[in-house]
Amino acid sequence: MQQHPPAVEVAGLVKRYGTKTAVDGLALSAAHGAVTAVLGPNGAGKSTTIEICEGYRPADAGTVRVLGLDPAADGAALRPRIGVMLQSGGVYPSARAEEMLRHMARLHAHPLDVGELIERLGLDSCGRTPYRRLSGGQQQRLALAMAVVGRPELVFLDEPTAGLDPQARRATWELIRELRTDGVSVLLTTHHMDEAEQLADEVAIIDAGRLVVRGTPEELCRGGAENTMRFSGRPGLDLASLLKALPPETAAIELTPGAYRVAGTIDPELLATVTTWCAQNGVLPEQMTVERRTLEDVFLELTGKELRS
Ligand SMILES: Nc1ncnc2c1ncn2[C@@H]1O[C@H](COP(=O)(O)OP(=O)(O)OP(=O)(O)O)[C@@H](O)[C@H]1O
Repeated sequence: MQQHPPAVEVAGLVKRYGTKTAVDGLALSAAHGAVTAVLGPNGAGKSTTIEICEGYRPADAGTVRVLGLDPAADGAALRPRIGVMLQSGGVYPSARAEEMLRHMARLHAHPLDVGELIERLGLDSCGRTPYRRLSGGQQQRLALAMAVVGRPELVFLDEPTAGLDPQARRATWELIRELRTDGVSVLLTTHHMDEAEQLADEVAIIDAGRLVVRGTPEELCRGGAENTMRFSGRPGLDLASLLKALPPETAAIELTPGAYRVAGTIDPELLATVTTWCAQNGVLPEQMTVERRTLEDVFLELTGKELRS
């Protein structure tokens, strides 16, 4: 199989606004043909990084390669190959939604079907509406449509579902998945953990302008930390005896009378040990659940901060 170079590769990226260092030596890469999600709290430097990759902002230091090109120097060569989701700026307020999209489609050799895209993103009712009269969610969906209509090789999506209702959010997810199936590389930013878990092949968590950790959602949720298992049974079980049967790093507590939590590496073997112990002690464990660590937990552990949900 042919190995493609990364769609985006950033190393040692620095961007300052006056005395504020927004991006502080960031390393980031987005694999070819994959969806990469950049997660981080407000002010982490996500938009700044994306805008530098798009060629809209100069960097103060570091190297940036987008489809092998330098966005600061090779903008003209790069622009037809990438899709960018613009937030309000860059559009004509009085132009009609469909007109804008058709215009954008004409600029590309092999655009997507405009009518179909409009329908998919639920924009059919507002195709003749001037941009400035669209609702926030409609503007957002139009911006997404504008980014993808030219069938770019790489799409940058800065918070593509911010402010969308659940239906529009799902339609957007669906579209992003299809882009990936078509071999398009996608670099998106999000505050939404579920969005990253649903869509991303790889997640890069950034905070204060630096990379905190990267990996597949699966790797990050599994890595190092503990899972939790809960069950309920009769109150006052002898947990000391349960713990004797379990691996040394495991913890077990009775949260409220009859509600138990076991924390540690919850694997099938541990589950079997707990149920065997229950059987030996005449306990029928009810509502037994195993909870996986979420990206939210990973983020909190690594940065001590909560992401805005
Ligand atoms: N044009 C600017 N002038 C001055 N400071 C800026 C400018 N743009 C961004 N900043 C600051 O740089 C830091 C990073 O901002 P950036 O918008 O890149 O973060 P972000 O991760 O995208 O945040 P959010 O999730 O809130 O959009 C923030 O502290 C922000 O206030």
